[in-house]
Amino acid sequence: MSIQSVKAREILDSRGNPTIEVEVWTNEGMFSAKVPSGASTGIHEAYELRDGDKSRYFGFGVLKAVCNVNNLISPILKGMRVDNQKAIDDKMIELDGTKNKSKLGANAIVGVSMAVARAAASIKGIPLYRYISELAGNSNIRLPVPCFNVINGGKHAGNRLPFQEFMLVPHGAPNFKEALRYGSEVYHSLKEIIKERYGIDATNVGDEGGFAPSLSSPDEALTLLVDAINHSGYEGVIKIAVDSAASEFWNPKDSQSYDLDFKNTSSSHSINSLNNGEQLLSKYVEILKKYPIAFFEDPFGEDDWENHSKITAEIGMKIQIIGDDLLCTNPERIKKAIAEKTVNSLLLKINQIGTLTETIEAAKLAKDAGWGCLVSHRSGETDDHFIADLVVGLGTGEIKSGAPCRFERLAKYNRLMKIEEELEKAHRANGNLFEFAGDDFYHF
Ligand SMILES: O=C(O)[C@@H](CO)OP(=O)(O)O
Ligand SMILES: [Mg+2]
Repeated sequence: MSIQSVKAREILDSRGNPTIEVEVWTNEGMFSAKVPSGASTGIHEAYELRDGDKSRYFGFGVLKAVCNVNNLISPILKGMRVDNQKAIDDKMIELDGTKNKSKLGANAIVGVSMAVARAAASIKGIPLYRYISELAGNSNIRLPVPCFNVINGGKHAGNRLPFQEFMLVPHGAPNFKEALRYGSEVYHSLKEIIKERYGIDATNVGDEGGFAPSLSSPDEALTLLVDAINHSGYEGVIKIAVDSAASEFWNPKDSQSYDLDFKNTSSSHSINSLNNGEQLLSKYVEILKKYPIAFFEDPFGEDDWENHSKITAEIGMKIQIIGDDLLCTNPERIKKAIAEKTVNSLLLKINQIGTLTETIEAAKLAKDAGWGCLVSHRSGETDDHFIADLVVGLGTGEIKSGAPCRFERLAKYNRLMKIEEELEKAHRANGNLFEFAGDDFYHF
């Protein structure tokens, strides 16, 4: 089970942008992984290395990162055992030598880290989720509640909606398979309602497969979701979640303002769209009063610790306040947020920190603090479904992977259905326990 060589190549992701595929070669076969890529990336994320050579892919190629895998990482990992995840991840971190993995590229490192885990699981003859649960020392194997992003705004869509994601959270489903069915049914009801109210061309979709109708206010989007949930008969069974991705419309220099009309650059830009932190906080409190909200993600900018703490103190006992750009899956930032009670939940993205070992460390910190932990895809994705196994192995109980459509999103949901089937079979055969997180996905 030792590594013979590691190879990478440039492939395209769901947005048609270059990304990396990594192959780990051993004497027992080849194991691969594909790397996702964000659009609304946090400034504190590990560094995604791009070429800057304008003659190829507008300068966004990843050939430098590919070369780093082939010429720098491969030789130092040669001969190491694939089941020594921590040693391999540490070795790459050491070789990189920077704080944000900018020398080798976090995209190069994370691809290797994921492919190595896949190799180890396969050679041991166990599913990847089981191997990850062993690495994390987690005995609570759980199927997650899926959070389906069915209305896209922010940086992911060409409408004026300031908030980036509006999600359906079918917490009241009895199992994962049913949760997926509920989500898909509401998705189709939503399409009909949007068509009826805004016309057929409003049913085009954004980067994560959610509809991107020409709305400008979060209230319009939330009303559509409530109507679609009720129309499908899932009132009380499906909640709604919002990822504001507020760093995208935060201007820390300009008197800490949040511009809810930030995508409108024309003269019709609304002067009423500017909010200070306090005003935006009252908007969230109003939304929580009016709609069945499960969580707010990134309600404020990535370095606005103060307003995050305020919203957590005010409504964090009722719902999850999730830090994505704020925390960047970075153990140092997570520790600070735990100490200062800045948020009460973590968004977990493996490419945001760059290795599986550090991702597991981040998830453990969240768990020990009694936080929620939502495992997440990126807006630029591939058909790799690594995160499906990750969420089951860590047992965090919640995942977001976009809308229940478009294959790069469904790859994860379909893989979760397979895992559920496999676990049910094992349960019938030998009583092995597992559960669907369901209503317990996060309780305060
Ligand atoms: O903000 C987010 O949570 C993600 C994924 O939905 O978006 P991106 O990958 O563009 O950062
Ligand atoms: Mg986010």
